[in-house]
Amino acid sequence: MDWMPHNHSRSLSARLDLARASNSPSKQNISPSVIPKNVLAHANEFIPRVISSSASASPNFLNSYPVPNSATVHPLAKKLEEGDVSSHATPETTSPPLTNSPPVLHEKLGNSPALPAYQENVGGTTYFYQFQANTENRQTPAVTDNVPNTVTTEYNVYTGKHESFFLSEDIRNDILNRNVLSLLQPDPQQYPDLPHEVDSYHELFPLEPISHNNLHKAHMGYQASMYKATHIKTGTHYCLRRIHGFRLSNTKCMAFVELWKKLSHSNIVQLKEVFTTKAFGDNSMIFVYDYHPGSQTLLNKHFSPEQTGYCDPFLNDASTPRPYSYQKNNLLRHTQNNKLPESLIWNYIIQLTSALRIIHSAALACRSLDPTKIIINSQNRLRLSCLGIMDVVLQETNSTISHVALIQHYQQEDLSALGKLVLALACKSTMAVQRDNISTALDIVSRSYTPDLRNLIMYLLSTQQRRSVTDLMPMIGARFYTQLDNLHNQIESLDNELSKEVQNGRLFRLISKLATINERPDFNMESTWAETGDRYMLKLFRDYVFHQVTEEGHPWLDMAHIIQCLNKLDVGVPEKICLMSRDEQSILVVSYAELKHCLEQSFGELASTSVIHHDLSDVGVGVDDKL
Ligand SMILES: Nc1ncnc2c1ncn2[C@@H]1O[C@H](COP(=O)(O)OP(=O)(O)OP(=O)(O)O)[C@@H](O)[C@H]1O
Repeated sequence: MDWMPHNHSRSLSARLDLARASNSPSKQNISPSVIPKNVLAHANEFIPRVISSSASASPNFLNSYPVPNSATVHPLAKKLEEGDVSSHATPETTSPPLTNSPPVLHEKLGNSPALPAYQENVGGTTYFYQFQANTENRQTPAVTDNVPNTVTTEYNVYTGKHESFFLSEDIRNDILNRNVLSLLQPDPQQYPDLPHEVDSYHELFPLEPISHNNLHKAHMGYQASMYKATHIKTGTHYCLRRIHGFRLSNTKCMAFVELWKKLSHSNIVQLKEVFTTKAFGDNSMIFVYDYHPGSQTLLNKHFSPEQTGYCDPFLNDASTPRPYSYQKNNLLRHTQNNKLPESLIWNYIIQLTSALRIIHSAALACRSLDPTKIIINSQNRLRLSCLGIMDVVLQETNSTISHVALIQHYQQEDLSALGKLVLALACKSTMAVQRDNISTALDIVSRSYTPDLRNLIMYLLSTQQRRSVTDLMPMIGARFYTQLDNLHNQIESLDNELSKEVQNGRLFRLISKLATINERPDFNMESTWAETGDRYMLKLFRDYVFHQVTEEGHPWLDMAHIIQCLNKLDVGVPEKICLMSRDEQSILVVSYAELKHCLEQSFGELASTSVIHHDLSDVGVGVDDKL
C-alpha cells in the first residue's frame, strides 16, 4: 500500500527515520531495496537533517512505509509480520513510567547530549546513527518490544485525588450557581407584561416579585422593582432598578449620576447609566448597575423570619406582658445563643467603612445604608447597592434644596445609619435600633462583645459631635491586618485553584481543532479530504493519543499520556513518534512539529471557508515554556 507516493526525497528521510525508529540496542538495517533510485542518485551520503520546531517549510512528515510483500521488507515491518511485536503501539509518555518503551524518536535538538555516531553504508548511501544514551536507564524500553497504540499493563495509571487536579467542588458549585442565575430567562406566561427590550437591554428577569401594591414605595414615595437584564450588544448582564411613574423634569441631578458612575470600589455596586423609558407603559426611570449573581440582601441573610429558627428578640408578644427584668434576661439569653461572631461584624464594619470612605471623599453620601440596600455574596463580600437613586429622586421632589450644601449632613446621617446597622447586627434585630430599645440593645452589646465594638457604636450614634469615617480607623485597629491577611489567603487559594484549570482552555481549543478536521465527511466537495494528506496524519495521531489499547486489546485511558501528547503537539516539539495505520500495514514516523504544521494547515483551510470563524488562533501561543 503506497498512500504517500508523492515525495521521494521525503521518503528517504522517512526511511532513515524508520531505521531510527527501530532504535534498539540491536540496530536495524534499512533494506537498500526500499530506497528509490532517483533519490540515491542525488544523495549517496545522507546526514539526517535537523528539524526545527519553528520550521516554516513544508514539513517532513510524509514518512510512509509501503510494506512490500517481497523478502526485502523493513525489519520492523518484518517483525510485525512475524508477530515478534505487538500489533499496536505504546504511548509515548514519561508519566507514569512505562516498563516498555514507546516507539519514540528522541530528536530533541538543542538539549540532547552529544552522543557518538556510527555510520553504515547501504547500497551506496551512508547513514549516520547515534548510539542510544544509557539504554538501560531509560524509562522507556526499545521499540522492538512494542508498536504504536499498545501499552503493557504492568503498572497502573495513577488516578490521583480528584481535588488535586480540578477546581474544588465548593468553588465549582459556586461558579456554576452564579452562571445559572446569570442565564435565567423569564417565563413569558408568568410575566406577560415584561417588555421585550428596554433601551439597550433585553431578557429582563425580575429579581423580586413584581409588586402591584402601590403602598410599597421604598424610594421617597416611588415604587421600585429590580430586574436582571442583558445588554443587547455586549451580552453582559446588568441589574436594572426601575423607579415606577417617575418623570424627570430637572436634569441638574445628572451631575450626581456622572459622579456616581465614576465611583468604582470593591464594596459598592457600580452605577453604569441612568435613563428614562416608556417601555413599561409608564414614565419609568432606570438605574443600571453591575449584576452580582447569587447576592442576597443583608436583611435576608441575618434578619429574615424565613430563616429557620430566626425571630427578632425585641419582638414582644404584647398579649403576655412580663416584668422588664424578665424580658431583658430573655433577650440576653437569646442574643448569647444566636449572636454573630464578633470577627464577622468587624469584617462587615471594615468593608462598609471602606465603601463610605471612598463615597465621602468623592463629596457624595450613600443615603441608603440599610440592610435592604446592602447585598452580600457567598464569600461575605458586602456591596452598597442603590447608590445615586436618592440624589436623583430627592432633587426632583424638592428642587429647592441644594444638595451640595446638605452633603455634609447626609454624610453624618450615613454614619448614624452605620451605627444602627452595627447595633442591629450585634443584637440580630432590626427592632433593636428603635429609640425605645437602644439603651437595652447597647447593654446587650456590652455584655456580649468587646468594649471596642460598643465604643464604635456609641461614637457612630452620638450626634453631638461631627464625626468622620476616618476616625473609625483607630477603633478598627489591628483587625484591619487580620482582614488583609484573610483576603490574601483567599486570593492565594483561588490562585491555586485557578492554576489547576489554566491549561484547559488551550487544550480544549486544540482538541476542537482536531475534532473539526478528523473524519470530516466532506470539505469543498472532496469526500476524502479528511482521509488524505495532512489529515491522514492527524487521524492516526488521534488514534495514537486517544485510542491506546493494552496488549490484550483493552482500552487504555491515561490522561497523562493524552495531555502530554497534546502539549507537545501544541508546542510542536521536534520529538518524533510512530503512527500506525489502522490496518497495521504501515508505520509513519513523524515529529510533533510536523503534526502541528498539518493541524494548522488543515484548520486554516477549514477556517478560510467557514461561515462563522471563532478565533482559535492563539492556540499554543507562548506555551513552549509550560510543558
Ligand atoms: N446588583 C445586584 N446584583 C444582583 N442582585 C441584586 C443586586 N441588587 C439587588 N439584588 C437583589 O435583588 C433583590 C431585590 O433587591 P432590592 O434592593 O429591591 O431589595 P428589597 O429588599 O426588595 O428592597 P425594596 O424594599 O427596595 O424593594 C434582592 O434579592 C437583592 O439581593
